[in-house]
Amino acid sequence: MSRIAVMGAGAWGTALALSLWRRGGHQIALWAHSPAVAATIRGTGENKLFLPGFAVPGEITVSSDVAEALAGAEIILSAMPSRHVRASYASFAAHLHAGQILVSATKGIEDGTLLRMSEVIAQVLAARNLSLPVAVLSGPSFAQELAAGAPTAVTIACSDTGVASLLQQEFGSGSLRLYTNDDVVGVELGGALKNVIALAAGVVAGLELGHNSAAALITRGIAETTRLAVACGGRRETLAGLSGMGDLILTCTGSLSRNRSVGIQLGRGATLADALAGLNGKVAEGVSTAFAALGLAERYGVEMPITSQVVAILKGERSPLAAIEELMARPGRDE
Ligand SMILES: NC(=O)c1ccc[n+]([C@@H]2O[C@H](COP(=O)([O-])OP(=O)(O)OC[C@H]3O[C@@H](n4cnc5c(N)ncnc54)[C@H](O)[C@@H]3O)[C@@H](O)[C@H]2O)c1
Ligand SMILES: O=P(O)(O)OC[C@H](O)CO
Repeated sequence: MSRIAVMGAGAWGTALALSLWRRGGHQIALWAHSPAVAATIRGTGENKLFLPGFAVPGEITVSSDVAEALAGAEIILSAMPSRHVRASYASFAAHLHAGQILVSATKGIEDGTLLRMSEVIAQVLAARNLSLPVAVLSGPSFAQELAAGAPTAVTIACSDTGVASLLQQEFGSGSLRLYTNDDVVGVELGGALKNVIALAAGVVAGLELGHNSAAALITRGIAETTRLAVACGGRRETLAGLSGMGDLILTCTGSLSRNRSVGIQLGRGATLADALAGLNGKVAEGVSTAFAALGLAERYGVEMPITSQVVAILKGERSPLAAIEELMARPGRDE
């Protein structure tokens, strides 16, 4: 029996907590940043704001108190939006100790520093003389479908292969299958960068450009995200896996994707502010990741035409249609 603290009670943290609880054999604590969200889950047995329609059983202890959530935890699985990871781990650090395993399920790249989430976490811990293994969980996984128990497969990445194998066993169940990988860079960047391409796929859908355009975007999207991930030290084959092509296909085609839905609104002519307002507080990581990805692309001298056009649209510098026209007018090249 392991005690697992799931830190972050948005849609994804809540779905992961439910999946681990259903698996059995663990004590699960769920931490919400917001006391109001924690109180609602405890009071109604449901995360009405972020994952409505799924009962959260009383056996999952829910709290907004960090010390309470982390008490006795052997595995700490975090799932908050990327912009909150640094501050969240700064508040967790005093309650962490050697022997624990950290797992990041956040998909994003930090603004400004251009660090991956596992790097942000390691940096926060290092400032406090702490060094714990940090694994990454990523792959094609809509929270609502995992919460419903639909068969889902993801990657669990850690440079320590023993830790990845342990997590594969501790998290795996009849509805959640995990594949291990030691390429943390590739897995983490695959999960973050697909959100940018999903915004572009939404734009194509919002403009009603059809299936040819969508397929072209997914295929050329994996080409440019792979170029960047490889330049950053990831492996090409990782980007062909669940946390690369797998998540790209899901997010570019799935109607549950928040990133794709923001892109659809932009394609239909909405402003970014209006498109984001439609999410009612839910996160579309691709918006900030697009800028960070372009920063990394400039650092490593990697060409990312789709990401560049997404940034131009997000800045309001180019209309969605003009962005697609620019992509089509690029000089011919080999595949
Ligand atoms: N929802 C999914 O289907 C899914 C699946 C896989 C990965 N993810 C990833 O998980 C991460 C979390 O996404 P989500 O869907 O659970 O979020 P969400 O859209 O449900 O929103 C969470 C909300 O809680 C707030 N919040 C959460 N933690 C906070 C903190 N520590 N400090 C301040 N505010 C906080 C956020 O501002 C936001 O309003 C993202 O990186 C996302 O890409 C999501
Ligand atoms: O709803 P999205 O666009 O944030 O995507 C959710 C997950 O990352 C899909 O794997």
